[in-house]
Amino acid sequence: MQKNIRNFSIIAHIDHGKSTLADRIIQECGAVTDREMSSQMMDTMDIEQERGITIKAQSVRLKYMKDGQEYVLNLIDTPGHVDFSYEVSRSLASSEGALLIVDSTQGVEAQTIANVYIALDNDLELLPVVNKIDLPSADPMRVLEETEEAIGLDCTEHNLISAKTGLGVKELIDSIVDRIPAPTGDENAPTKALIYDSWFDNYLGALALVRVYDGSIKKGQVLKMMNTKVEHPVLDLMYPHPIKREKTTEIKTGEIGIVVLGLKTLDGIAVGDTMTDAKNPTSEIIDGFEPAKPFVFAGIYPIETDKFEDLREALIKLQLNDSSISFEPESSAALGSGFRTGFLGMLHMEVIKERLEREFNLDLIATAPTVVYEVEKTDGERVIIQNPSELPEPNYIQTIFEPYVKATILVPDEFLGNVIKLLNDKRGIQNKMDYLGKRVLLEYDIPMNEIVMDFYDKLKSTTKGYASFDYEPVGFRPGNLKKLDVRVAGEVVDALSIIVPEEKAVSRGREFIKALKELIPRQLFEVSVQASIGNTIIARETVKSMGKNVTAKCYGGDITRKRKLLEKQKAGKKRMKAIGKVNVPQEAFMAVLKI
Ligand SMILES: Nc1nc2c(ncn2[C@@H]2O[C@H](COP(=O)(O)OP(=O)(O)OP(=O)(O)O)[C@@H](O)[C@H]2O)c(=O)[nH]1
Repeated sequence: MQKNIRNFSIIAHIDHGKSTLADRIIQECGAVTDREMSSQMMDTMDIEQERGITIKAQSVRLKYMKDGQEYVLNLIDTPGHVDFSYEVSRSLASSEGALLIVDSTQGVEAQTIANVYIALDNDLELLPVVNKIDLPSADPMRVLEETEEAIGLDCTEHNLISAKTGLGVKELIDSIVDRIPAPTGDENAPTKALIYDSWFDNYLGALALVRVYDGSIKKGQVLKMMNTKVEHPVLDLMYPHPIKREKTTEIKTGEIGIVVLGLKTLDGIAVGDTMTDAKNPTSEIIDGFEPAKPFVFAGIYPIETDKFEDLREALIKLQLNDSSISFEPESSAALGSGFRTGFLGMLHMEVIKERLEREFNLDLIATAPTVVYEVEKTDGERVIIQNPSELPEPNYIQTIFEPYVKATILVPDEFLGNVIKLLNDKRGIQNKMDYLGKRVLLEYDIPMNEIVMDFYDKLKSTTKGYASFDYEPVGFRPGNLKKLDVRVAGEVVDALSIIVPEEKAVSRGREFIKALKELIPRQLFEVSVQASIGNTIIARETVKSMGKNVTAKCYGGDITRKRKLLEKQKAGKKRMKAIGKVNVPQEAFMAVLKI
């Protein structure tokens, strides 16, 4: 029954315990036996488990008895990392309420605040939950006060829990039933459902995870996707579950479920689209979401040039599961044929590169990531630049526009000076500075390019790890920018070009060249490494020659030793790309991130 359904998400700053709590709630509802309960069940992807992060939002349908009535609880897990905030908004749009988890030993963090904004935009009922109260350093009352102050949320009614020991979790589920509203919606109206996730299953084909707002979806019914206009009969219906999905014949108003359409690609089922009955369609399209836009672009190249087609196939397969990646072929004079690939952020890029290498057995070179620039040319034409080497010649450029983000940072006041210095260094513009007890909440506008570089690492190290950070894009602004080229042994290496602010060009060029000098291994001859803007050389270093052959060390004697040494050398070469006569290692292409 609709009045007994509760759809909710869990939102929190990274590591405050979302996944642990999700597992505990699933266990408390008896949806898995103890034996099935592997630790962290909601994090299913390999890389998620290894890195302890949640990437793809998962959902699970649970049953719960309270006061003699059966309730259906639909729990929608959300990712915790800033790169994936897009998935957070998708999850939240399908819920009526959210548990706002705050770690009782840490307090409110930047992402807690950012996620609360998204939840409030979606009119969600927020339940304040203070976690990790089993720890000796827990200070739940201070954390509740801070939550009230930072967010303006009334925390009189709250739950204190330990997701680890299970303390307070049953009471929390009771609060979910009591405080989160049941979904509204007309069960007699024409079918209206929102696709909030879709992915590709090797056996079942394209799957859509939907939230039904009006009417229902039945097996055999012919559905129509209102934006893509694709029509298809429903082959099967299932309720989501991390290990055993349950089949059903109908997904009713207010429920969530998985629709099996048997389509061979995901093209027709776009996330954010409205599903309706093909014969008796609804008149309104649900306000969908903006499609996930890649913000960071990098060139990805196979080390062995004959692996280009394999890389293309691998990217096509990954895209089936992650529609936020984009790619198109590009060629680089230095690296050969590869793909310009778009990602949501740096972590996303690392994860995808790792999956390509691991799941598809490819050896890849990735160029330094860059943001997208918009260039207004002198003839008035506007072009989008995803690769610095594509920047038009200076005399054709009227203005370069670069993307900015609104950054939210929370930092203990003792580190405030360091953080402000870092933000100024990164061309940040202050919008807001508020004291929150002994901590300071900062809001800055910063060019996104500065964030893509190692901003997060620098922020962490300058605050001993105490600062937290979140960001959202706020559009393009004009910048005084120049293209900086790198020449190795006299040749411009297109894959190493970067776009830099003019006032920092010389200092960054010098640092970049210094870093490259350390990374390019000695060759049999001397190699010059230079940075230039246009035709002006602004920095120069020399990689000295190696002088002698490595095998010379073997005194001509032991042949097995000699072979071993050569093999070792070969393995070392794996991650190198020959540019002209010079072997350049993967690290060199990332060196720019460290300057
Ligand atoms: N002592 C204690 N540790 C907890 C509790 N809840 C979670 N943890 C630990 O805190 C760490 C982070 O927990 P996760 O559940 O992975 O955090 P998360 O918020 O899901 O992190 P992401 O999925 O990466 O966003 C893990 O080491 C958990 O074991 C708790 O109640 N008490």
